[in-house]
Amino acid sequence: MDIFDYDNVLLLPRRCRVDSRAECDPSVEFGGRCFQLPVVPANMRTVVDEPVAAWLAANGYFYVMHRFDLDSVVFARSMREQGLYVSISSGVKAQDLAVIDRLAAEGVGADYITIDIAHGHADSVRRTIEHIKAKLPQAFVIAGNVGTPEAVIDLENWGADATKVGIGPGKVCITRLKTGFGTGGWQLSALKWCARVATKPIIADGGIRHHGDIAKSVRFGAAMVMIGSLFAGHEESPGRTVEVDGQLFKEYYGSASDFNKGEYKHVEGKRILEPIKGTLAETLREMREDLQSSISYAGGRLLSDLRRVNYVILGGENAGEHLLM
Ligand SMILES: NC(=O)C1=CN([C@@H]2O[C@H](COP(=O)(O)OP(=O)(O)OC[C@H]3O[C@@H](n4cnc5c(N)ncnc54)[C@H](OP(=O)(O)O)[C@@H]3O)[C@@H](O)[C@H]2O)C=CC1
Ligand SMILES: Nc1nc2c(ncn2[C@@H]2O[C@H](COP(=O)(O)O)[C@@H](O)[C@H]2O)c(=O)[nH]1
Repeated sequence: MDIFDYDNVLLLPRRCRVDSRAECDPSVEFGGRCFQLPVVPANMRTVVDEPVAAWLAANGYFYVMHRFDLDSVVFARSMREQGLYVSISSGVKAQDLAVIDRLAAEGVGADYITIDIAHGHADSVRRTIEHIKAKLPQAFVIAGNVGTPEAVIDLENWGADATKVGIGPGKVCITRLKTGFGTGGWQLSALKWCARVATKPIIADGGIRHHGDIAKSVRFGAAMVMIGSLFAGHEESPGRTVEVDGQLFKEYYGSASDFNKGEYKHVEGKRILEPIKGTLAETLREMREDLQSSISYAGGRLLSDLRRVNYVILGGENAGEHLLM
């Protein structure tokens, strides 16, 4: 198996089929809805809050609300009152299953539920999927996080409608240092490995450092790409603003950091400062333009055309050209 990551793969251009990049369409269907881009801000407390979620939903983007110190039922009801779809996160504990029960009993429901735990290849996730499917059968269930084909196969067989791949590639992740496990450093080839067996959509989660990494994720099998650090640090981002030597930053911390947990227990995340970088709308516009360019370099018009391109691995033992034949 080739081992590579975002920073040592490049996609190879194919003959252009458009006269303008405006003809390239980066939209994607996911879970029965069409979204403007195949990207979703990470369900982390310093990346998304209620106003950001509502703005994304109202403007045709996918969002996943986080699940920390939040009443997901109140959140879901408020989105419904605004005529917006509901996309929440769930853990696997008794209190998380009780939230599902309340969503069902109070008739609020949910359109997307992301089961989001550190080691998602677990019986607790199977039980949670089964619980959601029994109580809210219409909900589109995303389960993770995982990093192997065996896990993707199990989650799909347990009823997940999509799986989320990425253990430890995140910018504020310290899982590989603390545990010795994960896909950090080879996330893109882990995605490729998982996508080979997947029969349902995959969300590639973590490790995106440049807009071109979105196209690379799609090339290697992602239907959707979850991004934390590139979405943290915007004017609307919920992280606290911090001034250092006259420059403004926003804090970005891991969901498994002591900053998020409120205690130093099973810590697998850290806190960093992201320079403040304008509005979310500006970044999403630039992502759209860059993805339109990516599609044009792929010789295509649609996002799915990215899947057809060849690629090269730069440097190292796996270096070489990889042709689709
Ligand atoms: N993508 C990634 O690489 C990672 C992401 N995270 C994020 O951090 C947040 C908190 O995650 P998490 O602590 O799982 O969520 P929770 O605190 O909700 O814990 C979920 C449940 O899974 C158990 N659990 C957690 N890790 C393991 C493990 N390695 N083996 C067996 N059981 C486990 C916990 O029990 P107990 O605590 O008693 O073990 C708990 O019962 C989530 O948003 C998650 O996505 C965290 C780490 C890695
Ligand atoms: N190992 C950990 N991973 C975490 C933690 N909090 C979030 N995450 C994951 O990171 C991505 C975002 O990655 P980025 O490279 O785009 O910044 C996020 O979606 C989670 O999967 C954590 O505390 N530890």
